[in-house]
Amino acid sequence: MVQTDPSPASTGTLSRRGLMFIMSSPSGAGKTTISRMMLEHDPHICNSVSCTTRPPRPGEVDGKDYHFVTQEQFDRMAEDGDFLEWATVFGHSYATPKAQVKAGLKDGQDYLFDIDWQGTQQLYQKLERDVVRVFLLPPSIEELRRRLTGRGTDSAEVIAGRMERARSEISHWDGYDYVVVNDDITSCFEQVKKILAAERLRRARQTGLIGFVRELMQPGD
Ligand SMILES: Nc1ncnc2c1ncn2[C@@H]1O[C@H](COP(=O)(O)OP(=O)(O)OP(=O)(O)O)[C@@H](O)[C@H]1O
Ligand SMILES: Nc1nc2c(ncn2[C@@H]2O[C@H](COP(=O)(O)O)[C@@H](O)[C@H]2O)c(=O)[nH]1
Repeated sequence: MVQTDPSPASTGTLSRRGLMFIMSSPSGAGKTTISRMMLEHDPHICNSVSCTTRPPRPGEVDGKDYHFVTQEQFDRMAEDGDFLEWATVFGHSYATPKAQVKAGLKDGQDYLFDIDWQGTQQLYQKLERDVVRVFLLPPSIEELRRRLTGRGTDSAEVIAGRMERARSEISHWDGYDYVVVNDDITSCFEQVKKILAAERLRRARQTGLIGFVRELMQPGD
C-alpha cells in the first residue's frame, strides 16, 4: 500500500508529555560533552540550566551553562522553594530551578539534566513518571584521569578531589535505568540518542494516542 497522506503517528505529531532526561557520571566521564551534542542535534530537547555557587570555568556562559549565584542567593532561593532538587557536590551548591521545567513538561517540552546521583534520586521521588535516568561510565579509571587532566579547566587539587570521589559516584550506577560506557564518543552519542528516541515512544507519555487509536478503531470500511 502506498501511503500518500502521512498519519499523525508516522510524522510524530501526536501530542505528548515532555520527559526529564537525566545524565549522571563521575566527573570527567563526558556527560557535558554528550549533553552539548544532544542539544545541538535535537531541537526538541532543551537544557535545564542549574544554579551553582561554583565559579565559572573559562568559556562558561552565565545563564547558558549555569546560573552562577552567590551562596546567599542560593540559600534564599532554596528557602523560597524555587528548587526542584539540590545537593552539595565537591564543596559547592548545585540546584535545579523549578519554574522552567514544570511549565514546559505539560506542553511536551523535553529537558536534559546534567546532575549528580543525589539530584537524580530527588527528581525521581518527585516526578518518577517523567524521569529517564542514564548513567555514563568511563572506559577505565586511567582514562577518566586523562580526561579530567586533558580538559585543562581544573587545578591538580580539584582533579585529585574529583578522582577521589569517582569510585563512590560509580557505586550509584544501579540507581539508573540505562548505563552507557563512554569509550568512543560517536558510539556513545548514538546510544544515548536511541534511548531518548525509545523513551519518547513510551505509551504512557503519548497523551494524543488514545484519541488517535479510537479513531483507527472506528467501524468503517
Ligand atoms: N569519549 C571520549 N573520548 C575522549 N575524550 C572525551 C570523551 N568524552 C569526553 N571527553 C573529554 O573528556 C573531558 C571531560 O568531559 P566532560 O567535561 O564532558 O565531562 P563531565 O562528565 O561533564 O565532567 P564534570 O562532571 O566535571 O562536568 C573533556 O575534555 C571532553 O572533551
Ligand atoms: N544535584 C545536582 N547536581 C548537579 C547540578 N548541576 C550540576 N550538577 C553536578 O555537579 C557535579 C559537578 O559539576 P561541574 O559542572 O562543577 O563539573 C557534576 O556531577 C554535575 O552533574 C544540579 O543542578 N543538581
